[in-house]
Amino acid sequence: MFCRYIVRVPHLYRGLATHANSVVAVPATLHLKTGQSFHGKSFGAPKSIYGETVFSTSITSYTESMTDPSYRGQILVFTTPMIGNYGVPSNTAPFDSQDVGVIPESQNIQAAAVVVGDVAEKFSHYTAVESIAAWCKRNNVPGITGVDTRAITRLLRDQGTTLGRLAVGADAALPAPGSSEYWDPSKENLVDQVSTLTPYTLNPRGSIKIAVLDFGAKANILRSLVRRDAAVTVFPWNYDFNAVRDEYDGLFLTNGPGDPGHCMEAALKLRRTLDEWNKPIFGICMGHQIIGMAAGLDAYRMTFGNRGHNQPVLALASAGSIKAGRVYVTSQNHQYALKLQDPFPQGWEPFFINCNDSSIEGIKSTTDSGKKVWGVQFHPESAGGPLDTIEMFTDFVSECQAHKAQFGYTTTTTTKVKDALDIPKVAPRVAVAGAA
Ligand SMILES: NC(=O)CC[C@H](N)C(=O)O
Repeated sequence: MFCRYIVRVPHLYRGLATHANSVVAVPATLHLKTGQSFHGKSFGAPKSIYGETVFSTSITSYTESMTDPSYRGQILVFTTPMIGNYGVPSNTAPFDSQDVGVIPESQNIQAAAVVVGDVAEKFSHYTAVESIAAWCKRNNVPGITGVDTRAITRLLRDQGTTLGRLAVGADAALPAPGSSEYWDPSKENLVDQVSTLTPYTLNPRGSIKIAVLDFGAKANILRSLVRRDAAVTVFPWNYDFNAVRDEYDGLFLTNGPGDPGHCMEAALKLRRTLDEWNKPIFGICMGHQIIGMAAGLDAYRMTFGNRGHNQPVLALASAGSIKAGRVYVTSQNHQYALKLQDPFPQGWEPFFINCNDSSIEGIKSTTDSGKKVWGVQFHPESAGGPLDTIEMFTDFVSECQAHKAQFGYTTTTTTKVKDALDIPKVAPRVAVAGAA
């Protein structure tokens, strides 16, 4: 009777099967460059890796976090004690040019490694096809479980994001590496590793045309534009949008991993766009930092950044669906931020600040500047996070539509972009960097 039941409920059956197949524990050790070591058990790929150790306070959506290209090169510590109980869904959605072809945020796991208090061997969800351990193994990403993630988080909060090494198997018993051996992902241009190589278009028959500069786009950002009937053309991060800008109704700059200082080239190109082009521009996270740098603000590295789905931000100005004086709960993943300066560059004003640490959470062009430009440090598209600010996408698309209705196109240039159907991916192109 019970057997018949589990055969009819495949996700339950899979969970039980995973549990039954549990293997003998392989040791793993997380070393921090600052000298602390944490011993636990390995799950996922049996390999050792270097990375930057960060913590996230998200309670749900480990699949979305782990596939977020902005986590590239990072050893991701979950503060939520139990991770994996709802398993992992299949990652391919039907690719029909109306959607981006993946269910999580990109095709593969982007984090270098994951650190969990208690990884769930049993999982249950109607969309689950495998356990987090099996998924990590298939993606060649190591994990450690059975460590005190609260102690690790308190250390990272006090000393800041710290370089680390996850040592697995025989490596776990070796002494910690010397401090010069740690690999520092922030020294690399990680954006260049995750951005698309060639332009492609989604929803080519959409009612307005939006160009996207891809610094490591999360799938749900592109989906949020397509679902509002935009034709979306995605360009490599360092593409000179000025060469094709007359063909578009709006420009969008995505999230992306690492130090925005590596993308100064994009900020300089954008400065020209801001000087010479008056259509709406919207940027998220890395995109917001690029807009800020183009406007003349500096970016700095925060102590431990903001990562999680419970970051409160206060709106300082009203625009579209956003009302000054309201607090919105947001999803975030960043280590860098724009510096608050007084006065702000002419034509710009702060849009949001973080209620916990007063860091800048958004900037916008002033009403009298004649421009419609916004950047937000948080993620309004929030797959896996709160939907408080999702209507910012509607605001942006509506502004593009209004601009098109008023001014139409002034096409003076042409470009050939590949149709989306030829490029079924929003994908990273190389294996996770920093593998030992
Ligand atoms: N999610 C992002 O776009 C992150 C932006 C930038 N890489 C940072 O860490 O601050």
